[in-house]
Amino acid sequence: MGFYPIMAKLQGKRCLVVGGGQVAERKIGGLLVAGADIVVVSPDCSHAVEEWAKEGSLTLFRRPFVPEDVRDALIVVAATNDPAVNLAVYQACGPHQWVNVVDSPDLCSFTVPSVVERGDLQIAISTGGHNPGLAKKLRRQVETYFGPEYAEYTAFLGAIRSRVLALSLDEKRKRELLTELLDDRFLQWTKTGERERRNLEAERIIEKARQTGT
Ligand SMILES: C[C@@]1(CC(=O)O)C2=NC(=C\c3[nH]c(c(CCC(=O)O)c3CC(=O)O)Cc3[nH]c(c(CC(=O)O)c3CCC(=O)O)/C=C3\N/C(=C\2)[C@@H](CCC(=O)O)[C@]3(C)CC(=O)O)/[C@H]1CCC(=O)O
Ligand SMILES: NC(=O)c1ccc[n+]([C@@H]2O[C@H](COP(=O)([O-])OP(=O)(O)OC[C@H]3O[C@@H](n4cnc5c(N)ncnc54)[C@H](O)[C@@H]3O)[C@@H](O)[C@H]2O)c1
Repeated sequence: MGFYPIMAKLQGKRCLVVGGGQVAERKIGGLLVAGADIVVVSPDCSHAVEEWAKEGSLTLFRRPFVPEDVRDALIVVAATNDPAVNLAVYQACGPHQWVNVVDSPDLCSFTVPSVVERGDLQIAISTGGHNPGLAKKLRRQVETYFGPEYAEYTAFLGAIRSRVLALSLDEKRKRELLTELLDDRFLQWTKTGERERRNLEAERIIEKARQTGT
């Protein structure tokens, strides 16, 4: 059976991570990007987890897991190095909680993909659990193709798209404009730092369409 890929809004949503080692740290990293309300339960934890707790980015309980910990959590990640504890975390969850058990793909109601992050542009890669190492390798390859400029480029295209959608033009013409604005020269100008040139050209295209009404 395949997976259904979604981009979940987790801002302010309670997410419990059991365990504070290297794997937990990686899962927490993604939850932090999403602005989740993170609670970590673990007797020991990595330096990064410790720092996040200190700066108030998450709540850390330095003790072993107890089943009551899952209460109120929308998402639960079982990331300890003890399979029996991970199983106990899974068993404590109700049917409406989303559970990730890092050593048991069969118990996961969701898995975590490898993610290329370029600002609001996220490219997620899953192998359906077949080989996470492949997901990581592909992420690195994709990262070389989609460089850091894609963060600004995505933000630019977002702002431009809002402008186009607000124009009093028919839908077909708006689609044509959006396609025109996806031309590679706007990406190139972002890459080379020629922002003014890029913005002026986008303005010219939008203004022309606005004035002619077509
Ligand atoms: C993508 C990534 C996201 C993340 O974790 O953030 C992720 N694993 C990553 C790396 C990685 N994981 C492992 C290795 C060592 C090499 C190897 O074993 O292959 C490496 C490579 C490394 O660390 O270098 C070991 C491993 N992983 C799982 C098991 C259990 C099993 O398969 O039975 C075991 C054996 C554990 C053991 O030994 O007991 C299970 C899962 N790992 C997943 C995700 C989900 C499926 C994703 C997919 O569909 O591909 C799934 C099902 C559940 C989940 O964790 O959500 C992240 C790369 C991030 C990046 O860098 O881009
Ligand atoms: N899914 C993945 O991506 C992936 C990748 C590599 C390994 N793994 C699996 O993940 C497991 C964890 O790997 P790691 O490198 O993070 O291990 P680790 O040894 O760095 O960390 C284990 C953590 O579990 C915590 N822990 C132990 N008992 C606990 C308890 N009763 N309650 C709460 N916390 C408890 C420890 O305090 C520690 O912080 C591995 O054993 C392996 O099976 C999964």
